[in-house]
This record gives sequence, C-alpha cells and structure tokens, in this order.
Amino acid sequence: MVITTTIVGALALAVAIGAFLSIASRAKVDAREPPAIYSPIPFFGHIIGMLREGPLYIARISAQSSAPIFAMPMLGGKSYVCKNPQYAALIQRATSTLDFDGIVVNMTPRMVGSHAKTSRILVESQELMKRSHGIINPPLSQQHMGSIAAIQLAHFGDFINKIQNGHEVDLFRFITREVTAATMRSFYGPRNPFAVDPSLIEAFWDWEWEIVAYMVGVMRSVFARKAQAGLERCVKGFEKYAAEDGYKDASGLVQNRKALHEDFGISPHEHARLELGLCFGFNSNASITTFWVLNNIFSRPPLLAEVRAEIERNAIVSPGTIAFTKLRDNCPLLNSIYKETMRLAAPMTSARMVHEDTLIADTFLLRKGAVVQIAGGILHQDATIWGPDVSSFNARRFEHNWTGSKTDKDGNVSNAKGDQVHASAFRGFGGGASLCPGRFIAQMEIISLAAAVVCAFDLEAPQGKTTVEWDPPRDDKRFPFSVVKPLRELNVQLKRREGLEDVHWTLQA
Ligand code: HEM
Repeated sequence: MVITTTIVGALALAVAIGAFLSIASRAKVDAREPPAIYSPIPFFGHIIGMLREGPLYIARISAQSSAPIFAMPMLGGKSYVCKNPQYAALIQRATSTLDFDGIVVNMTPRMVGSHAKTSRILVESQELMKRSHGIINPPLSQQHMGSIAAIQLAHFGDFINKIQNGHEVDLFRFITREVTAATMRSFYGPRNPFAVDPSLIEAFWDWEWEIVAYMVGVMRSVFARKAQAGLERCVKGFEKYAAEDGYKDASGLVQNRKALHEDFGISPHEHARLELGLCFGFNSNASITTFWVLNNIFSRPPLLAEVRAEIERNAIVSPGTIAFTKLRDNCPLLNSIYKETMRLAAPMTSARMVHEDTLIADTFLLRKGAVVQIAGGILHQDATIWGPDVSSFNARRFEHNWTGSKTDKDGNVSNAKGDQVHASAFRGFGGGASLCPGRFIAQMEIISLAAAVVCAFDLEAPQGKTTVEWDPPRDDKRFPFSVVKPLRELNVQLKRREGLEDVHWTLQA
C-alpha cells in the first residue's frame, strides 16, 4: 500500500473520482479559512490549469497569496495548499483529524486495478492499515535493514564488476533497471518474478510511466494501454511466484504482508495486484534519484574529482571495497549531493483528508471533507527558505545540516545555526504520518551505487559523439507521481578508470 501522492496527482485523480472530492464542504466560507485563490473558470479552472501545466500551475498561482495556506476551490469543494514549513509541521502533527491512510486506501486500488471488494476491505478496515504499517515500517528502519542492505549491495557489486569496458548505455534505463532488479532480489528473493522473467522489469516500467493515466481509469485501453498491459503481466508474474512457492525465500516483510492480506480475506489474485503497489514504493523513486545523482556529479568534473577524493579518503576500506556505513557517516559532500538532488527532483507533496474541522495554529480553519496538501513543489523552490540560488543545484547545500542551509547571495553555505533550514521544508520523503519508511534503504542504495560508479568509471561520450549531453530536460509538466523523470535518453560510454581496470569492486553493508 505504497503511494507517493503529489498535489496534482491527487487532484487530477479527483476528476475521475469526483465523489471523493466533491463531498468536500459546500458550506459557507468561514472567515478563518485560508484565503481562496479563484480561477476565472468556476469549478474546473484549477483542474484545467493543472492538466495543462502540471505541478508548475500550483507553484505559479501560489504567488497570488502570501498566506502560508491557501484554498483552491474546485469541483464544488476545495483543496488547501500549505507552502510554509512551520504550518506544514503543524498539519503533520494534527493526526487525529487529518488523515493520511484514507488517501492511501482510496488511491492504492486505483493504482493497481483492484476489484471493488478489495477496495472495500482496504477502505473499511482501519485495522488492516494499522497492522500493515507495523509489518512494513520496522524492517526498513536503520537498525533492521542489515540483511536487505547486504543483498542489495552484493547485487550492485556484481553489476559493477560485470560491466564491459566501453559499454554504451542510456544511463536512465541502465540505472533504473538495475536498481529494480536488485531491490526485487532483496525483498522477494532469488525466484522473484522479475528474476524469473526479466522482461517484467520493462513491463513494470511501462506501467510506472503511465501510472497517472492508469489511475484516472478512463478508457485505459486507449490512454493507458502500455500501463495496463505491463501491470497485467506483472500481476501474472506474481501469481506464478506464489504458485511456485517463491514467497518461501522472500523477506519477512513480504511474507508477513501476504499473511496479513490472507487474514483479511484478500484473494491471491488481488494480493498479486497489491504487490505492485509495494513494488512501486520500493523501486521507482530510489532508482530515478540514483540516475539524477550520477548526472549531477558526472556533469561537473571538478565536483566529480572532489567526490572521488572524499570516497577514497573516507569510505574505501581495502582495495576495491567501499563501505556503505563510511559513505553514510564520513562523506558529507556525497550525502549533500544526494539530498540536493532530491530537493530538485523529488518535490513530493503530502496529502491529508480533513476528517473534522481543524484549526491550525489558532489561525486557519481547515473544513471537514477537504483535502490539505503540503506542497513540495512550492516549498523546495522558495528562495526565502533556501536562498537566492534556490533554482540551481548547489552541491554543498546539505553539507553542514541534514535539513539544509540557507545560502548567502553568492551561493555560499555556512554551518551557522541561524542558516539551518526548517526540518519540514524538505519534502522529498514526505513527513509526519506519511514520512517514507524506506528513507534509510533509499540512502543506502542511492549513495552506494553512485559511489561505485564514481569510483569505477569515467562516463564518456558514446562512439561518434564528442560530448555527453548531460542534464536532460525534466518531465516537469507531467503529474509527478514519483521522482521527476528525464524527457530524453542520456547516452554514455562506461570506461573503466585508467589504472583501475582490473579492480574487483565490493560494496560492503
Ligand atoms: C529517493 C527515494 C524515495 C523517495 C523520494 C520516497 C518518497 C516517499 C514519500 C514522499 C512517501 C509518502 C507518500 C505520501 O505522502 O503520499 C513515501 C512512502 C513510502 N515509501 Fe518511500 N521514497 C523513496 C524510497 C523508498 C524505498 C527505497 C522504500 C522501500 C524500500 C520506500 C517505501 C515506502 C513505503 C512503504 C511508503 C508508504 C508508507 C505508508 O503508506 O505509510 N520508499 N515514500
């Protein structure tokens, strides 16, 4: 039951599930409600804006209000948008009346095409969701992720060692597919469906690519044809996996979740569908982020040299062996690049259903029935939070503080306490009840794979080209259900570094 909601993803979906949002209050506006930004076109104006401009629309109209929370009336109801970290923290804390699980159980069935009966079980059983968190979250924690990390890192080591010198690839496809294969191996074991039939990795990404169109659910065979075909192939793969007892070798998390679904009467076929929801959370965001981290490092040769020196100094524990814990604890520049990459590529939005009228900071009244969203796309681009270079990549922005530092007018980052950015401004992993439980695993896989590529290879222009075309344009206008994707291929030649051609690389957990 994994979902990375985004402001526009959630709202676009509202078009199709009108009832879900149109239950929102038709009551009179209370003076304490956040100020509304109206579209000149009633009911559908904001929806049309979002369909045309994607998340950029909300960022653009948000400039019309200086309030920390504003309302967007639409479809006869309204959605509140929070663009201030202090208020975001308060919204996150109001868990008794602002509900995240309700969003998850409404959207997950749409993601994976569940039967109505399954949707009902998910929506009606709060106990299932509670137990589900208890099954999923603990094994992903820093203390307990050791066995997953060991398998994942061994997979990455084999991957790095098998790459032929001079191999030419589209870096996006190459990295995302490897992270998917490694993650599936770690959680679902050696007989996981994507290992038994590797073409399912492409099927998974076909689904992932068109997931919002699939969720909207209107004429899927036309508007989400590839997604539908990809999803159905993966579901069959999971059914076969279950029939052949593949679960025997799966992680405890995966086995316990299957048992939980059985307890609640979810059929094997429907469970196979729900597996895809989990795979989405496990695979998509981390793999796309790894791609952008590599792009951001290799496109800046001086930075590449610095990162290499940092890893060689602090994380190579014996020839060819890179230790993840040393990368995590002793390589502040690499970690800063990872967070800064997420600030730019993962402007996630956390959504909550308002179950009861809720007064935030004794100031803003959120009305029952509405949706409130903490807008990562606005918060990550606010110069008053991050500094004047907010729209550029600054490799050192997170070097002193894990929550980030506000830069000065020249883009410098200091370790002064006063420059520390509010913890709720960084939305890459959501926050509060929807804080991503996989963030420790994400850090492990992203910085480790990136470090191995950085240490082992130079990324050069493919044959017949003189330069690598770094920084592909981003798919900013699409509803970003996951980390933003590049709009074109990034073709490179992987050349083993001079003098290190014969090194056997090991990634240690
Ligand atoms: C850079 C990588 C990642 C990013 C940007 C990311 C982002 C997020 C966000 C924003 C949420 C909250 C969803 C919401 O508010 O709607 C979330 C939830 C979740 N993530 Fe991640 N995630 C990443 C990696 C991972 C990994 C590697 C795993 C597991 C191995 C994972 C597992 C989950 C799960 C299980 C949830 C659902 C939590 C729930 O339903 O309560 N994530 N993630």
